[in-house]
Amino acid sequence: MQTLTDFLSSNGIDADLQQLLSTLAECGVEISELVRGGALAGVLGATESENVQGETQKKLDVIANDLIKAKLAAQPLVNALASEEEDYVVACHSDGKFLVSFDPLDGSSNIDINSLVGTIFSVLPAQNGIEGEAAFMQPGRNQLAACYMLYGPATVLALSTGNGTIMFTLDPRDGQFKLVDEAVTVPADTAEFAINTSNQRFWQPAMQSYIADLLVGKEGKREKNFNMRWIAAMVGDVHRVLSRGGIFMYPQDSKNVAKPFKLRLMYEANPMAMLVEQAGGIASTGYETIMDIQPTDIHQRVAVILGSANEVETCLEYHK
Ligand SMILES: O=P(O)(O)OC[C@H]1O[C@](O)(COP(=O)(O)O)[C@@H](O)[C@@H]1O
Ligand SMILES: [Mg+2]
Ligand SMILES: [Mg+2]
Repeated sequence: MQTLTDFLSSNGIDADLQQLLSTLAECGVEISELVRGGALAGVLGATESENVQGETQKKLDVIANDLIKAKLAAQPLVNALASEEEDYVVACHSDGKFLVSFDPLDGSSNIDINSLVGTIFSVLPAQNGIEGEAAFMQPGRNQLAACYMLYGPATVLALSTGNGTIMFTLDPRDGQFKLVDEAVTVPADTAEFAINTSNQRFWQPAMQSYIADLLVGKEGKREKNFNMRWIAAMVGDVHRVLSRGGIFMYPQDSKNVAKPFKLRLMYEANPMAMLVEQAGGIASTGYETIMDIQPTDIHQRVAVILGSANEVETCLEYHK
């Protein structure tokens, strides 16, 4: 079976990007081991601190962040990094050619219940003469690579370098990621949706009507029944969408007027949008294609509607 390293070297990917992606994969292997250890590895529970977004940091959020930060800082190709758990951009090597944004641990509320969590990476090109946060202010369209590792019953790595979406599984026998799908395809149609319905009363009218029509099923204008899933880890929900199709939504809500959106553009929405688009799906906010958004802040949040092309298009109709 082809390893990640073999795949990267035989598919015309820039040699430096290959090296960076191998470093990201190494991070995934190490975090995967910590996740597997659970309480025995001392990684469960919360810390005393909050991140810049006012969220209590779990121990594993901090451990995963420190591990990735150390590995990336030691990689001369990395110019700077931005993380969910870092208030500011961290400068690394001024002549490095890559900017890396990451969510060290996605699905933090799942850690202590032994449910799905993952790590998400987005790689942008460094910009000559532009430093700090300003360098990261590029639309997702500029991403050189997007990748996540999902720590589930198997550890899985999904990757796109702009030429389709590819899936690997970690082989526990030799610690290598092995190719399992070289052309991930999201079916255009689906009968499965994912949204946190506890926020229903806070959604905007467009999302209210769209979900109401899904719930009426066969008896309503959609004339078919829909199933629902919610993993509470975007990485798990997107993995399901890449595996069998579906529509995943985290729309705008008015629960907390100071925070109308939940998911972060730079290290959640953009990389997932690239992986989904490269597999034939669509990723939008409802009003704008995610990867076309011009960022203004590394921790900026956006609405996310992604997945099976025809179903996302149907949902977007409600937003017109
Ligand atoms: O708490 P909710 O509303 O179920 O939200 C779940 C969403 O929040 C997130 O967990 C946010 O990510 P973090 O765990 O990295 O903060 C997403 O992965 C997930 O889709
Ligand atoms: Mg996250
Ligand atoms: Mg996180």
